[in-house]
Amino acid sequence: MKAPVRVTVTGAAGQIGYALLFRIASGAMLGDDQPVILHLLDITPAMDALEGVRMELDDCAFPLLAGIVCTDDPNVGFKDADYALLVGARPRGPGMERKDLLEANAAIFSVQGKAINDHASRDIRVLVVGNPANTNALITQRNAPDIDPRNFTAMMRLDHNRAKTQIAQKLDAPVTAVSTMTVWGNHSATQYPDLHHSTVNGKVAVDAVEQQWYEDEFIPTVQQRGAAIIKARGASSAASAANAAIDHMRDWALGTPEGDWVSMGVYSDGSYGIAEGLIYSFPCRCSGGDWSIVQGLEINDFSRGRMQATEQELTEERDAVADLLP
Ligand SMILES: NC(=O)C1=CN([C@@H]2O[C@H](COP(=O)(O)OP(=O)(O)OC[C@H]3O[C@@H](n4cnc5c(N)ncnc54)[C@H](O)[C@@H]3O)[C@@H](O)[C@H]2O)C=CC1
Ligand SMILES: O=C([O-])CC(=O)C(=O)O
Repeated sequence: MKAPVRVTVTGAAGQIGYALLFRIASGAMLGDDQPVILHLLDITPAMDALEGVRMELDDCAFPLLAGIVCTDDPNVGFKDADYALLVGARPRGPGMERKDLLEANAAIFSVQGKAINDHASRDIRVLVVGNPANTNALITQRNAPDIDPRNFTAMMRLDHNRAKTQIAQKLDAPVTAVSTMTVWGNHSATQYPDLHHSTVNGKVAVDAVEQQWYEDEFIPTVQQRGAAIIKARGASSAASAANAAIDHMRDWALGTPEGDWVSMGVYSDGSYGIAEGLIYSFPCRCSGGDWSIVQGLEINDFSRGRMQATEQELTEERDAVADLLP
């Protein structure tokens, strides 16, 4: 049996937390040979609810769960953390865009970035889920200057999974027939789900559908899926978001399947002309606990325009939080 690793989850008393923790403790994220010590961080008024979550985790008698730390102190929450899932943040309600949360949530991530810098493992792998996820990941990264910027990522996997299901259902194919999906840019309504490089049963997806369906149905459906869930459920996606977080971390830690890739919000190195230093979603392959951006995809004018629009939004979000970026 491997030595236990420490996994910090913020917002652990919230709705995504409730759908996430039991799967991490079961081994779904890091494998069924990897014991975990959970560090559960939330705010002081949530400590009673968090204690209830701890009791339920205990009651599962998970063989891989080697310990639980519940705290409202980020310095304790991130102490020696090997993995962190930053979920704790306000969710949006009907009629809001995710960037409307920037003011309410940004400060959380500067505090947590500093705590990560001061207390976490130097190899910590961080996934930011709390919205607006890409810019919150940027704030976290910039407040943790002693840690490699490549260790900070934002969650685009829910968008990636949504795009896979939409094209699979359109072509009456199983999701397992869909490979090499790409969602570019920001986890927002400007994201660009791109069917030019994805295949369904080996056929290029964009060639298998009408251009009008691609532009007028597929792209907006994926872009607006979060809002559609809020309208239907009266609360934002939780179980699907938790599932995407598990998928993201598992692939990052254990590798993407041979011949496939995934969408991850990662530190831009200037690939595809995207401004360096933004946390932008690219197609990524993972191996040996590291990610790399898939290179050499041909980008046509249609795609280029959309990739630049979502980049532009990320630069505006970055500029809006300039005071939190050391
Ligand atoms: N990137 C993505 O694809 C997705 C992101 N989200 C975002 O995830 C976030 C969480 O969503 P839910 O779990 O539904 O919300 P929730 O309101 O149910 O839970 C949030 C939890 O975070 C806690 N929290 C607030 N400030 C904190 C702080 N400073 N430190 C630690 N914990 C803190 C709250 O007390 C609460 O327990 C929201 O911002 C939501 O918009 C949701 C779905 C998908
Ligand atoms: O839409 C929201 O506010 C929650 C979210 O990020 C998603 O479901 O993609």
